[in-house]
Amino acid sequence: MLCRSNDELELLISQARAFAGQGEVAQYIPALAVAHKHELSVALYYPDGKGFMAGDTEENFTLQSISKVLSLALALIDQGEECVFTRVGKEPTGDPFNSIAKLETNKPSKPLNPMINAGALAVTHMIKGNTAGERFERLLDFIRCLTGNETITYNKEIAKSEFETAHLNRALVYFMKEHGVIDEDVEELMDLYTKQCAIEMNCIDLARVGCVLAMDGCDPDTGKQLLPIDVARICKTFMVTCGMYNASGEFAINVGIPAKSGVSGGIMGAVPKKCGIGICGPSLDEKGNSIAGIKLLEMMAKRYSLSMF
Ligand SMILES: NC(=O)CC[C@H](N)C(=O)O
Repeated sequence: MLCRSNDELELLISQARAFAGQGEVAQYIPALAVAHKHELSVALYYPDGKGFMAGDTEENFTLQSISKVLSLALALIDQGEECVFTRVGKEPTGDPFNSIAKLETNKPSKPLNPMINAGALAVTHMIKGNTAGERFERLLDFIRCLTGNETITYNKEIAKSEFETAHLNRALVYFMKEHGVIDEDVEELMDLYTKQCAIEMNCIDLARVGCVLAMDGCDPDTGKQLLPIDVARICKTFMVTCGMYNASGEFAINVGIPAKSGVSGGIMGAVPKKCGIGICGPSLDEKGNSIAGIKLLEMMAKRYSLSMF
């Protein structure tokens, strides 16, 4: 049985919202620290183009790490699978998303997967364009196409706030530049990456992107193939193995949906052949995942039998 009622979702939201108090909003990007802890929104998008939603659905939030799935899709389209995986690996790390540890121990030195910060920076490096500005516009256009929303843009204040404080990400880029994974100007790549992370949308837009992935790259409204099937497959596989950072194993057991989270509290779910899910709840657990968002997904997975396993 699938959910076809806003009221049912509203009920689940009210139960999940209670868990928000147990977490904290992200502090390390100053502009994210002002988010409201108890906000929670959810949307479902079905392959027949219908959507359902509940909670604070009007609120926009930045994609943060969720953008890593979309930059990966574009880099795969731009460069092809073989080329992309010469610079980034396919294995989960078991470490926090911003860890530098395995960059040094992995030989040859390349980030272990595209869902950790180091891997995502290497992926963004591979997006094609003559200038950093052109590469960002291409990514934005691609995301507008996946959401079906021409007004999607990025939050300048949040991008600037991260750009000014991203010391650890800069360290990752310098390390990778030293080892030949990246060969562009560090500040240019940081500018592009922080803008990418600050791309904003609401939970309905996000659910629609999840639905495109769930439907193997097919647009739920027009039937048009927006992504090659293999690209959608690779993205969903990484969402299962590394999408919830170093909590991906537990999440696969408790929820069983390909999903990607971000430190803004967003989570995108892609339930194969069934629906896309967009969630935002800024209160995070210690691994950086939305605490109420995960509870909500656990409840939904049980109630609607969404686990793919
Ligand atoms: N986990 C995340 O959402 C991290 C994204 C954030 N912009 C960073 O690079 O630190």
